[in-house]
Amino acid sequence: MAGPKSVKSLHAQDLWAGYPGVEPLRGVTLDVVPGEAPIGVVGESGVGKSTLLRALAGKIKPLSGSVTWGKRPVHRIGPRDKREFRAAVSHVGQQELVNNVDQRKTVDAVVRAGLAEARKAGRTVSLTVGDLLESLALPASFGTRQMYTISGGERQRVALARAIASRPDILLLDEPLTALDPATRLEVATAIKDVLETLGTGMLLVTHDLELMARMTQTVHFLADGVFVAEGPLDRVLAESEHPSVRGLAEAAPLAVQRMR
Ligand SMILES: Nc1ncnc2c1ncn2[C@@H]1O[C@H](COP(=O)(O)OP(=O)(O)OP(=O)(O)O)[C@@H](O)[C@H]1O
Repeated sequence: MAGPKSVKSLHAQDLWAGYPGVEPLRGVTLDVVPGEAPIGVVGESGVGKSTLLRALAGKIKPLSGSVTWGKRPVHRIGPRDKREFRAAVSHVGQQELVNNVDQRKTVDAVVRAGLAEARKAGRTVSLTVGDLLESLALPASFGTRQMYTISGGERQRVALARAIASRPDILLLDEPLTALDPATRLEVATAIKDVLETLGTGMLLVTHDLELMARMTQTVHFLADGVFVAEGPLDRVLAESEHPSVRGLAEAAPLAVQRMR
């Protein structure tokens, strides 16, 4: 693991971002810091959570405000340093491995590619493909399967294995475990949390699964109307915020989450 001095944080400052004719983010400020407790972003569907992760990962450019990695604006990182950035800041989107990966490849080849990219970026990589798969509750023998033969939940775990392969400083996770049954989801969530704690990786999680959010994060930011309207531990936000979007979510929250309040 890199020493704390060389590890850079991600910082969004008064970030406005979106697409032609749609501006879901209208002034978001947020830090994702390696080594700090995992954080989450919660909010109604379509409010801009995935857009925030895309902007943090440098995949879309701010309309105004900034996203910086260390001191550098992320959208201005040139091709030479892009590799380093991609290995340090891993983004697992909702459609990961469906759109961007040849489905005839084996699981082993996909995860190995993650390890190779990390090495090229100059990162120290000590994990094997087998270690990574096992840490996500997949048997090492799973490596020989071709991508098109595996289930949605298995695919999500392979995406995570590839993302963790580079021992990233920061992991941006967008609905990473939706396709898993509740027991496996819990097992994999615990495994990810353990791995990230060991590596000192900072995590930003987006999920509608509030039980998972409560288990994985210490602080959540509630996004509504383009800005964060409440911040704190999920149980406290749900219990105390008077914002109508938070109240709506709190009332619809599953019993298990309501009991945490
Ligand atoms: N590629 C795109 N082009 C144009 N508009 C988009 C694009 N992606 C998302 N949007 C729009 O931007 C807004 C925010 O979308 P985003 O996916 O960030 O929301 P979200 O909070 O992650 O939603 P969900 O919880 O449903 O996944 C929505 O109105 C969406 O329709």
